Amino acid sequence: MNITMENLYKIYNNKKVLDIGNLTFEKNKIYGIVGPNGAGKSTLLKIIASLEKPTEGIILYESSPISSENLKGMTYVSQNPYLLDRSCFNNISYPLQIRKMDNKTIEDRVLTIMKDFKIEYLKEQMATKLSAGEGQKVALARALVFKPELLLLDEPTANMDPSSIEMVEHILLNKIKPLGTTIIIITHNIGQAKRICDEIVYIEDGIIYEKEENNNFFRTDNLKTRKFLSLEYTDMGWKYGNV
Ligand SMILES: Nc1ncnc2c1ncn2[C@@H]1O[C@H](COP(=O)(O)OP(=O)(O)OP(=O)(O)O)[C@@H](O)[C@H]1O
Repeated sequence: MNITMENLYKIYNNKKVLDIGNLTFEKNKIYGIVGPNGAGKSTLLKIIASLEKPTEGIILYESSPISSENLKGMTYVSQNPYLLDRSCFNNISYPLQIRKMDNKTIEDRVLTIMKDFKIEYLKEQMATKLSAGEGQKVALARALVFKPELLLLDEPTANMDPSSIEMVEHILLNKIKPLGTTIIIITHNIGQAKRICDEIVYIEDGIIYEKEENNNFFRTDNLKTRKFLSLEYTDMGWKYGNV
């Protein structure tokens, strides 16, 4: 799903926390959103997810305003995902149940995605009794099981161990992106942005200072982005401070 935003801003308590002139996201790409705490990243994602309204401005999905059809094709996973007080199997099958798929298809798809995320052992466990990392995996599996056209992820691997992070990155790159999905991912893990994103957006004080193709992003001349990344230029070329 292609997304376009024009002259859009959001005010909270008399403060402009997001101010966008022009921003587009295209299908079949993974976008990273990076920037300091309080920069406006989650606000941007919530506006795209239609969970928050902009104070002013335009946001279009495939050139049209939000519709129930657009909403059906998108999914948003928050920093602290809300899971239903049911088994993990039930949580993950929920998006398929509300789309009225038949039981056999539901079971096949849920078991396949649980296998992808290596969480088959959680099938019967109550989703409200999980560790933080397990909860993120179940929430991601629930988001991916219906093959969304637009996938909005707010720090999806923040609580995961290194091999789980690698597994999730593999799933996004090799199983979800090839479906033509637009993936927008907020991350504080700059190495993750470098590994999986086609383009990276740098946001600070609600303003987008940079939206660049991955390699170019790490060769930026923008002083704010460079400071954030702790980029240094050495005789060997660019050195990534915290990548
Ligand atoms: N519902 C709200 N009411 C009032 N202010 C809000 C609300 N949500 C966010 N803000 C403010 O808007 C600004 C942007 O917040 P946002 O959550 O978008 O930042 P962020 O870049 O996602 O930060 P982090 O990296 O810490 O998650 C912050 O100053 C925050 O305090």
